[in-house]
Amino acid sequence: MSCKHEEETVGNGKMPVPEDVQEAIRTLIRWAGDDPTREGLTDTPARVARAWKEYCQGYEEDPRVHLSRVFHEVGGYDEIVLLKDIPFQSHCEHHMAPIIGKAAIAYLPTDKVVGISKLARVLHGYARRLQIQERLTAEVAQCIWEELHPRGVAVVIEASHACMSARGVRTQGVGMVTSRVMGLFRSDHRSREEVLKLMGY
Ligand SMILES: Nc1nc2c(ncn2[C@@H]2O[C@H](COP(=O)(O)OP(=O)(O)OP(=O)(O)O)[C@@H](O)[C@H]2O)c(=O)[nH]1
Ligand SMILES: [Zn+2]
Repeated sequence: MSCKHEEETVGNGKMPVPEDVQEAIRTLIRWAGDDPTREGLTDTPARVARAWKEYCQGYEEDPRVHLSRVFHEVGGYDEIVLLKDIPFQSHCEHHMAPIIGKAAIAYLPTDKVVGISKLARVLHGYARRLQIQERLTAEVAQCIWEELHPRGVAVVIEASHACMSARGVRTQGVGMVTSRVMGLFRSDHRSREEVLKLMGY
């Protein structure tokens, strides 16, 4: 016979959580003012720990691998490839609070393109870490630049930070916009304007 508690913690295929990690979360619950031994909270440390493993799954991967499969048969296509309104979630490294937003990722191919889903995979690979938005933006752009050797890369991220809305200054509805443009999108004004216009900026 198994009780709810056992189902949540052992033998059900869920990732085991080391005791010291659970204890750290119990300490935080105590410090927040609650009792980690009360019934509703007994499984919470393991759940929170697993949730954080999931939020931070990016540490388990090298996002560059997503760009290793390229297509050379592009029929002479050498114009902008843009993926926009890609929703993502991250966590800020200052408060470990959610960063929720969308990204637009564009590149100007040379002789090869990647499957479009791969650009979103690269974004998530860097987003699922403790981040600041500026670094996230730069890392996504740099990854595409180094792996695809395109003529240009542009990444624009617009996101809201729960550390600003749910705590601290408690200001809702603020969007932070960051961009990183490289290659032709940086050196050529018309290319830059074209890509930003396609992105809706
Ligand atoms: N530049 C940047 N700042 C961020 C990001 N995420 C959170 N922050 C800010 O990081 C700053 C940390 O400032 P601190 O003064 O050390 O922390 P704090 O006392 O909690 O600051 P408040 O949020 O103003 O209460 C805050 O201003 C946050 O708004 C991000 O992605 N980029
Ligand atoms: Zn924060």
